[in-house]
Amino acid sequence: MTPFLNIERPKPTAFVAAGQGHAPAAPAASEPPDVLPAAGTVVFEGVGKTYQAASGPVHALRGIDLTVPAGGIFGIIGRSGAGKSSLLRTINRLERPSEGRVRVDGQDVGELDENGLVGLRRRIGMIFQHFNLLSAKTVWDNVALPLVVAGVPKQEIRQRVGELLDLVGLEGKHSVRPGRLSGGQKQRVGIARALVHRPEILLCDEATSALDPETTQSILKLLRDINRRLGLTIVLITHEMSVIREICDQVLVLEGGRAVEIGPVWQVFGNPIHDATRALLQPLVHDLPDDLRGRLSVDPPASGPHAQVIELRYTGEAGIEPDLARIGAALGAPARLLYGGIDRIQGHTHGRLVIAVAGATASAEDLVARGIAHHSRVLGHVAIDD
Ligand SMILES: Nc1ncnc2c1ncn2[C@@H]1O[C@H](COP(=O)(O)OP(=O)(O)OP(=O)(O)O)[C@@H](O)[C@H]1O
Repeated sequence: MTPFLNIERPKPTAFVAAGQGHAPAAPAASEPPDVLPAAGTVVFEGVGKTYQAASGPVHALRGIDLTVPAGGIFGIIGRSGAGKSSLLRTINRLERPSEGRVRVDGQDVGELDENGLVGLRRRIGMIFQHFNLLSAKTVWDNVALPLVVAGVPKQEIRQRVGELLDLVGLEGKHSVRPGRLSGGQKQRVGIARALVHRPEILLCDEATSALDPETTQSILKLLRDINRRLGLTIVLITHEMSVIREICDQVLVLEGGRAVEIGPVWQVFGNPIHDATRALLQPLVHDLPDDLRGRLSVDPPASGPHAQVIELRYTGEAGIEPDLARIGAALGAPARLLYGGIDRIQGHTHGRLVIAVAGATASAEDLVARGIAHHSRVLGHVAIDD
């Protein structure tokens, strides 16, 4: 028997009508793309979602047009109520869009009949914040259950479940019930269960929000590992910016049901354009320390030695990185680092430096003009000792 983890995932069944084997599908209401996308590709086409609540219609999603590329880790962030869950749940049709369509590997999931939907949900695993495990069943039985329901032969179930429990690091916990597991171990069971049908997509709904920081790290590492080893697409929603920073390739920012910003994580985090993105990232930005702020004056002191305090920002674009020697040389005076924070995401350096320079012969703007920083501004002046 082919080992579960090495097996090639089935080719996407796009355009094959449910219940008709490999027979061509009936003409679709909308034309599918000419070229089959890679397995694990999700395309949102003008997706809108309106809920009919007691208080009136709630427009949860509006005009979402974007592609989740196959094989990457795609994060969705946004304030509470921005529409993250609604969008995620349209992928496996737990929610149906009110407008537009969602295509998985080219196939409009809205057109699937019941059998087609069962097939789709086997190709799309899902994990949840609160794990959703059956408390009366053992770890092994929780993971095996979807295979039993699908009528998979016993021998194959034994092999797949064993391999998956090894993969998620639960070798010694086969006969334990969820009540005796830690949160991280429960999520590992959830991950193993989500992978039993060899999905091409894994949806993660706040998968680490109930976990402590150390366990979160271990689950994120496992997700990254699974993404690389199995090549599946991961789509996750989270309110933790650190999760996005840690494992995502691309990030989408939702605000009021609209996609307001999307791009590689380094780009969106390094140079957030939309106010909603800036607000979400604000907790990662540290204000000037009080003592430094207290010493700053708008104008240079009337007498005595003083230094200009300059803030330099780096967005990660074009390989520009903080270089104190170049900064000092360009300003014509040594720069003293007062404060700052530099991060590196996906090989791009972003962050800010706050420096003090006495007797500069060039202006802060010159540093930008010379490609030494992406943005600069004078924060004020401080008196210094001789
Ligand atoms: N079944 C429903 N009926 C009515 N309104 C709903 C329903 N589900 C979601 N909503 C509303 O749709 C909007 C988007 O909700 P959604 O859960 O998608 O947002 P979210 O970004 O995931 O929020 P959170 O981070 O708080 O989970 C919210 O205003 C929410 O109250």
